[in-house]
Amino acid sequence: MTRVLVAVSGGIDSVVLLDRVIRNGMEVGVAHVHHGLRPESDEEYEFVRRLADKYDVPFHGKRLAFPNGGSQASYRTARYAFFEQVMQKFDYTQLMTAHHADDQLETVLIQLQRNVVEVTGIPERRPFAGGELVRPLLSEPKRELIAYAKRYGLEWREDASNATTEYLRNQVRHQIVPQLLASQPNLVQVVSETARHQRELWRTRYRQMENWIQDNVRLEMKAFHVKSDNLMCLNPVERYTVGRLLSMRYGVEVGTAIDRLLTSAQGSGHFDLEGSWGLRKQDGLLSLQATGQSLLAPHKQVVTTFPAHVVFGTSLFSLDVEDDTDGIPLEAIELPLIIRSVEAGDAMKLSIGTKKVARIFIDAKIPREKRPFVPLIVDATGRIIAIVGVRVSDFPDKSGAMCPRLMVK
Ligand SMILES: Nc1ncnc2c1ncn2[C@@H]1O[C@H](COP(=O)(O)OP(=O)(O)OP(=O)(O)O)[C@@H](O)[C@H]1O
Repeated sequence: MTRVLVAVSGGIDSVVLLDRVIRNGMEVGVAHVHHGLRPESDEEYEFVRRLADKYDVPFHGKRLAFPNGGSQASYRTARYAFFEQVMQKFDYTQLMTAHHADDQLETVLIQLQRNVVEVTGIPERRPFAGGELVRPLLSEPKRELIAYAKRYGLEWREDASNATTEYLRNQVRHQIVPQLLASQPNLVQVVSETARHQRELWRTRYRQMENWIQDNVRLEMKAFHVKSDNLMCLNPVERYTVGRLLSMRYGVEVGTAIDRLLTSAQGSGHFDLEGSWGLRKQDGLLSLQATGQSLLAPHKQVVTTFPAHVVFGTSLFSLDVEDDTDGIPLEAIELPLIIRSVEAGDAMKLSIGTKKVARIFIDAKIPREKRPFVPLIVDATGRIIAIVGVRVSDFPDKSGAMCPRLMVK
């Protein structure tokens, strides 16, 4: 059952919203925050409380007080914190706010002015307090809300948001928007539609890029590895989207670093990111890593079925079982197989005895920095079966008889 908490400031927008949802027969409560910033705040508080009484719905009010006078942002944060508390305490599933199409136009203009990449305006819904924050009036121009209020004889208070102290929004609202509307009266609807399309477009892009990440990026606890030429196949918008998804996943702002590294002609490079993170391009691989540490090795993988196509760092190989006279006899190994990097103390059984993997690397002249990226195939008993592309363990079976064998290609 949907239980809606309507955020009512007392302005015309939220008064219309409240009336609308109550007429729609929804289960409703009213939340109002007394900012104490203006002399009228007391009267507004009383007005909203009486409004809730009139509709016979619960009222949740809160008086905010910042002793040293809070910023616009601190009032906003406190307001949403209160809405969250009320939702959780009284089991509301949706918070509704009365943002409308004129707010949307202002937001889009502000995003353009701030050079934001995703010019998508205000979203109509987003997860909030274990439920959702919904803005049902987002595609309705303010004049339609005024017409509604007059039609139903609603009463309201002058909207505090009209006197916003945010410099840029004030400028957009009082100077830029009136000028734009003078030459294109239906701009509010047009931009609201465009923003809606942009939101859909970006949603689709993020979905597509999630799939791309699953196929191309090795993810670890706190790192990702991706072949840089795979990334180069994407267009700049797709690369930006991958960067945003990774930023969200790891809580590290990757920003434009991916693009800058990939578009540089140099084969290797490094960018310091916020905190102690860095983005590195090296050996055709792009990696996110804690700065000061060596390139992180690709993560372990488990192979249980064949054929298996394995992407390990920059290596691509497949494992298959075939009836053959060559290859590793399947009966001599225990499944599943683990594909991993070299670890301290690793040794491999050879016909001449056991040999350290580190020694095998040295003999094969594999450079130190490349060693963590060479895949080792280890069976369930811990035996190292193969160092892919370097060496295969020797097994007692020398019969050369036809039997199921593991082939590494
Ligand atoms: N004091 C308040 N008490 C309850 N709800 C409020 C209050 N102020 C604003 N709201 C809700 O938020 C909506 C948007 O208001 P306003 O445009 O003033 O906020 P904003 O700070 O610009 O936007 P945002 O909430 O996205 O930051 C209102 O229509 C109303 O639903």
